[in-house]
Amino acid sequence: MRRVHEAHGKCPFNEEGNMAKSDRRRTVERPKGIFHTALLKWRWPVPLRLAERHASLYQLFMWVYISSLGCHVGYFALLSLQPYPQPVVINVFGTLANVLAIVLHRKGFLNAGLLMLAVPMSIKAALWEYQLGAGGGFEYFHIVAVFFICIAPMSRFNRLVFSGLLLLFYMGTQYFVSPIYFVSYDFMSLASIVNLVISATFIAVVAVQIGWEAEQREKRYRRDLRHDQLTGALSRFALQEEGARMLKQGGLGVLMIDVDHFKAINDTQGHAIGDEVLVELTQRLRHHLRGSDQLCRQGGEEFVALCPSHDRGGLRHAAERLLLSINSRAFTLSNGQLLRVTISIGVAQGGPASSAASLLPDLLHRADQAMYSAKRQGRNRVVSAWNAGTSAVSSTIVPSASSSNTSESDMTGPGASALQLAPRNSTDEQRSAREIYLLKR
Ligand SMILES: Nc1nc2c(ncn2[C@@H]2O[C@H](COP(=O)(O)OP(=O)(O)OP(=O)(O)O)[C@@H](O)[C@H]2O)c(=O)[nH]1
Repeated sequence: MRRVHEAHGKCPFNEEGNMAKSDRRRTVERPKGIFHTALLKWRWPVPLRLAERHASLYQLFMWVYISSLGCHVGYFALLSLQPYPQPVVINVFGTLANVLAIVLHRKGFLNAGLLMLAVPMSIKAALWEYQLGAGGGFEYFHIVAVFFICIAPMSRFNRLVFSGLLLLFYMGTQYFVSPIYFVSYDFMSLASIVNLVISATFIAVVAVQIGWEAEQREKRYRRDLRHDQLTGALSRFALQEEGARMLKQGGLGVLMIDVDHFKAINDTQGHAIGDEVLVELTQRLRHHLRGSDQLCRQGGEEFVALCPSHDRGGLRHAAERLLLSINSRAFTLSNGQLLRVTISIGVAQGGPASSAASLLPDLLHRADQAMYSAKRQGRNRVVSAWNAGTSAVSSTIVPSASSSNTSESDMTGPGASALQLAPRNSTDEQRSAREIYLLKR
């Protein structure tokens, strides 16, 4: 917008704040001029962005490549039966260029690949006409296919000009026919049929391959969508899917887990260490969940454990077990320090429900309220909100840490919530990260 404004030296907006129609037209990204397009360094003929955007076009290119390879190979096989060496040599080069084009295409050099396909094809078609006096039908088919894909993103005018050039090329090759070698009509007919079969077989093979690749890609996308990249826990998207599925099957316990004073870890240790803590936290939580439970990362330092269960007592114990798994043993950081981390957990339970549309958000909301209640009460504890429609706290548990480590058990409890940092093997130098956190504020 600014560019238009500067270029025309006047404000493109009228008094009502609307842009004049002519200016609106100017702001639309227009394809560059024809000479710019034609002379575009190695990138000519510019289909890169188009192919990147559209996977289907990418596949279309691949089809053209493979069918043209079939065409090369087919002619090579047939012409080698003839006594003329030149067409055979041309085909060998054509085949090699085509293989190189496929390799380039698969490596992501789409334009270079296309160029490697189209240029030898055009040369071959022209020589075909010149030497054999036979219409290079297959070559033209591929040239035209590549050509039309390439000019698709251009303006209407440019498309017209380039189509005209292609027509001139074709007419030129027809006009300058002066056959050197003579191939019988029967032979060329047979050659065409064999070529068609070979090309069709190549296309069929590639179609299967492309289908398989698309399936794998789809699986990869889905896996990425369902998993958090940092921790490997299920994503927020998967949380909805899994929650709905579990609720249909029976009762569901929702444990909302939030790391206490996580910001202080980031602020004092850096984000990389914060990430490390999240990863180890996930591993510990997973280790202490049952096989049928699912751990999801809701966002930031907030996790949700979905536990299929009707048993409220059991859920409370599960939450307590998770709490202890985190606060009873310090985290060993990559910078050599030991870090005490605590979490707060809110628990809710409900279901089964045929439709999870309303119950799941309600369970998540109640668990969230309970978790915030745990935060308000001093953190490092479990709070449950069993009754629907209320965020009333029905029970609070503050577990004690493992008695085997006295320095660690000192840290737990309501008075010593949040984090504690300690240099390795030094209990004297222990320092509460919460203190650091409070100082920083
Ligand atoms: N390292 C790291 N930090 C994150 C990530 N996602 C969110 N955070 C940080 O997590 C911190 C969350 O801070 P707060 O929401 O204030 O929560 P808190 O410090 O844990 O405080 P309480 O929850 O009240 O105990 C913010 O500083 C975020 O920048 C992440 O993927 N990696």
